[in-house]
Amino acid sequence: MTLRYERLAQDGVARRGRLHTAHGAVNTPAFMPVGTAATVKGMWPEQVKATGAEIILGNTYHLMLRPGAERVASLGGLHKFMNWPGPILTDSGGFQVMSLSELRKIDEDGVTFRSHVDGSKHHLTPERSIEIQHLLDANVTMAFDECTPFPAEAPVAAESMHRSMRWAERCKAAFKDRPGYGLFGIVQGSVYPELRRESSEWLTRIGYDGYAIGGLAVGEGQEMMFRMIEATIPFLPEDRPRYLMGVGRPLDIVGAVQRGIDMFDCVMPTRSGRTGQAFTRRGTINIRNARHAHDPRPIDADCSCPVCRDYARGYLHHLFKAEEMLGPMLLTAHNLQHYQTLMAGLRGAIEAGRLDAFAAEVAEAESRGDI
Ligand SMILES: O=c1[nH]cnc2cc3nc(NCc4cccs4)[nH]c3cc12
Ligand SMILES: [Zn+2]
Repeated sequence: MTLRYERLAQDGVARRGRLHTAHGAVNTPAFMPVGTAATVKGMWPEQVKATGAEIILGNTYHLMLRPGAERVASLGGLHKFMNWPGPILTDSGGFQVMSLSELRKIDEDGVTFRSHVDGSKHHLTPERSIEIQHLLDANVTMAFDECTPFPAEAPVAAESMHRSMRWAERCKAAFKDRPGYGLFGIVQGSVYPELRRESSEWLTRIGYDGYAIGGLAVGEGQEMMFRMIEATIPFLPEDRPRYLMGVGRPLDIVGAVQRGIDMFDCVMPTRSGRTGQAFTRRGTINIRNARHAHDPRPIDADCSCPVCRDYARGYLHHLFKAEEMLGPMLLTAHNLQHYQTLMAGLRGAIEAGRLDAFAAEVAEAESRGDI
């Protein structure tokens, strides 16, 4: 175990903890802003840090295609390259190959695909994915897996999960252990509790620094997602962090924390911010809507971010209508702060033993609407 995780408080199955990496500590439950091509789009690193984010996510698929893992390594690794001195988690590339590239082929050895950037041919294997993440100098390396397409019949889901588990063993063998660096396994099994249990026990036997729950947030819906988390958590080690990949909206995160999840990543706050969607305690608004054109109020009166301090909805509306680049920049900064404020609230609620009350307050505020 080279990535120390300490549990500081517990409220039911929910945990408040801290993950110690070579580039600093991560307070959990934590939300990781997505920094796909070595940038959190539209944000200077200092601004990302100012939102409260302590760890960001980088995408292996994008960086291996452009500028290339060896190039990032020659320029000092991802921390130096993008001027983010804090912890970095990189995903392993498999999910993005399947969702972004053309002409891809999966076999026991790995995936063959053509780049969506220039059509060049690539072959990604568990071993190469681990090597790329090492070249990037990721503090948390993700195992190379196959996110089982949804929906899938049980036999298909079992075959897919078994392949991911064989790949997980190859990743563990290829990973170079270093203090402050770690490897996370990824649980698969689609929407079948017995497959989720089999996958969790298989990964636990191999032993990882943390355990991600994959194969979810792929259209199964919130209720099924929560059921699969409940079917998985009991079979994962309690002394290691759990990471729910690709999640999610605020209420998804709250419910997942209540069920024992410690880490999250999602493009929602950044991608939707660029389209004009702003998160508030009372749900989301689209700033492009004409009703905001003359509104002098901030996005969210309860938000402490620089955007809500200094800018009116009417100004943000104008920026988006005029397609000014400052619009997406300001909304991204606000949305990331909104998510970090939620995470700080969850950590505090667990420490105070009032997580269920906090969850009810978040849900009630969101349902109130009228924003
Ligand atoms: O099993 C997985 N393995 C490795 N990466 C993932 C990323 C994931 N992201 C989502 N949902 C968020 C989405 C992002 C884009 C399309 S869906 N679900 C995910 C599942 C996996
Ligand atoms: Zn704000």
